[in-house]
Amino acid sequence: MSTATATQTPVFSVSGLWKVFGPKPERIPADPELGALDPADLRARTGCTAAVRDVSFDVRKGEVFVVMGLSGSGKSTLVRCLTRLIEPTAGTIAIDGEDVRAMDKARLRELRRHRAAMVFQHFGLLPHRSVIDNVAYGLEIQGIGKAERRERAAEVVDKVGLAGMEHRRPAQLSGGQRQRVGLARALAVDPEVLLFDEPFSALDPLIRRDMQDEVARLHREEGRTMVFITHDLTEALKLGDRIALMRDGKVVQLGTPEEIVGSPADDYVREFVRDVPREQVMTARTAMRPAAPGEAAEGPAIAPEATVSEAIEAVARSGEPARVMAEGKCLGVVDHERLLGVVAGVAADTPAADTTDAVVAAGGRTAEATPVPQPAAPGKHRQATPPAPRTSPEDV
Ligand SMILES: Nc1ncnc2c1ncn2[C@@H]1O[C@H](COP(=O)(O)OP(=O)(O)OP(=O)(O)O)[C@@H](O)[C@H]1O
Repeated sequence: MSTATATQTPVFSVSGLWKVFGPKPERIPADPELGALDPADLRARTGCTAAVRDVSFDVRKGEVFVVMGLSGSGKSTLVRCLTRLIEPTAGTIAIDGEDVRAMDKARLRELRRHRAAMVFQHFGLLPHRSVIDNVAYGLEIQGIGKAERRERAAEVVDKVGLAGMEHRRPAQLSGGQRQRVGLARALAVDPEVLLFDEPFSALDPLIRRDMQDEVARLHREEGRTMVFITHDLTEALKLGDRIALMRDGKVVQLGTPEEIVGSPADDYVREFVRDVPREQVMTARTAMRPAAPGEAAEGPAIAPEATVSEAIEAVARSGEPARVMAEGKCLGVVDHERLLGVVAGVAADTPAADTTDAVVAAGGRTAEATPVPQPAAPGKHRQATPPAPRTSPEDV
């Protein structure tokens, strides 16, 4: 997903957020000993479930921020806390610097209606209304006149690919089309942030892919900030500029898809991403090594954001290392050893001249391999040891 529109400016700022369900929930975040208990012990000792445990992050303007994790890891609770659809137990939440926990009812309503609209898994459409009236509904609540809301609704109906279906009822639509109506309804109010709660999990795989492409396209075209909940890793990697991976209420890693796949923070994350085709996520910027004398002047040129898969194609076609170019400058080169190393999960950080020897000497694997040097990325976690190779060299 393109980060071209993302900035460092936070829209949401979350710090030390807790949501505990059960009796006297405030005592859990207030007591470090209780707060440190694992979920089973906490339940046994207190009868409480900590659905969100001491979570801190920013959602940056223009990014797609994905909250991913298995069922029960706390994704929905976390995202519902952002607009206080669920009341947090402790911590701070701000939107554009404004304290969400201090908002009164009217301000909260305005937050949910205008600033952070939610697209739900069960679309919540009004069955007796046409597509266009369902889409216009949010505008109606805002008190916008009929002519204007019809006009704005028609624009977004068109934008989500439903032109020609304006007058159908929800029952006359497929699941994917209904989800588009739900999306159009959220878009119609032109919110600063769109919050998606597993919007596509009920759709069949092909329609789901269509809808993912739709969201990616909308994001590309509009650069709207999005928070997207999913339990599907492929969806997270496809859509996310950054991903917060949750387990038992905690964020175990927050990073770009490439950081999560290339530098898993712990064994849990490593296991989670084990089967990801690394060549489709990792980029030339990560795979490159410094150019040896003379290399910067020749060979095919690729962008730093090119995937390793694309780089492999360039190297295979030309038979020589590819130059990683940005603004006319050669940042480094990728050769077949580097690229194979990424695919195998054994990328080395040895300097240009030693790289080939190191990889070849180890039969395609560098036993003491460490991650390749990368430009500093905010919030990046480095792995202590590299992930186990996904395939043997013979398989590659
Ligand atoms: N109202 C509630 N009362 C008690 N426990 C709750 C409540 N809502 C959620 N939980 C618990 O909080 C934890 C996190 O739930 P949550 O729904 O946020 O997870 P999730 O990651 O969104 O799961 P899913 O993918 O299945 O929707 C779970 O253990 C759940 O059982």
